[in-house]
Amino acid sequence: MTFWCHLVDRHGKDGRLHTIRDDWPGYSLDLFTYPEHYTSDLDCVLIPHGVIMDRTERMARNILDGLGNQDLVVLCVLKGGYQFCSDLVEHIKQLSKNSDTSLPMRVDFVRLKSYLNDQSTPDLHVVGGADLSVLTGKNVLIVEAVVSTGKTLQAALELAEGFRPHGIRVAGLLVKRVPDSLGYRPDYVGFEIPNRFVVGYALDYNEYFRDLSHICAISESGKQKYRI
Ligand SMILES: O=P(O)(O)OC[C@H]1O[C@H](OP(=O)(O)OP(=O)(O)O)[C@H](O)[C@@H]1O
Ligand code: HPA
Repeated sequence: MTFWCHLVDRHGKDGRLHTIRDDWPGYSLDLFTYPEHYTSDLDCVLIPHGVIMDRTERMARNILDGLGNQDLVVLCVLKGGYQFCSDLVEHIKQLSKNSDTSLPMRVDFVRLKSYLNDQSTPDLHVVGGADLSVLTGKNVLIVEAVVSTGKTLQAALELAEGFRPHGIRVAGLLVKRVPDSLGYRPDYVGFEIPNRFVVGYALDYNEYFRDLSHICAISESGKQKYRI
């Protein structure tokens, strides 16, 4: 089996990093629209929705270029990955429709949960039954919204490997620069971001903020308000 997700590989399959620096203050919230119920829960917009969409389209292009016309099973890591996966799959579909290659693609899901408040916990659950026999012998693209410590990605990789796929690649929209990283770097990375807790575009803080379109940095008062 080919194992494409390298430990401590600084560059993914799509080359250069797309780094948001630690001193980037983000965009003022006033520049964009966002749900009024989150006023004062957010510090700034780190990545506006339109930029996420444009970057996702380019990631789809890079993924397609690396595939040839092999069948693909997309494995979405829920819940945080649902929006990115949906947009990525849509872009892959559109791009393959507009090219000569016809790509048979299936989509499956696994739910992995470990966060409480803004902290990773050792309690990593696979929620629900995960019969992923569809992965056997196939090329698999694991789609994850954010890689922070990398524990969730490691668990997803182990789970997928158990079904003996032909090969695995990983697309991660965000990779966070954290001191406690296991060192996993997806083959396809959207943005490398500072070590701040981000919400929106399906990323949550205790299930809040999934209904926010932009990727934003949560404020301290937002953390306090929704803390469990
Ligand atoms: O790299 P890690 O430190 O493991 O963190 C990344 C994971 O954390 C979040 O999941 P969470 O446990 O919050 O579950 P959710 O996706 O259902 O919100 C996020 O959606 C990633 O899957
Ligand atoms: O910044 C984050 N936001 C949401 N979920 C996460 N899981 C790890 N880091 C994050």
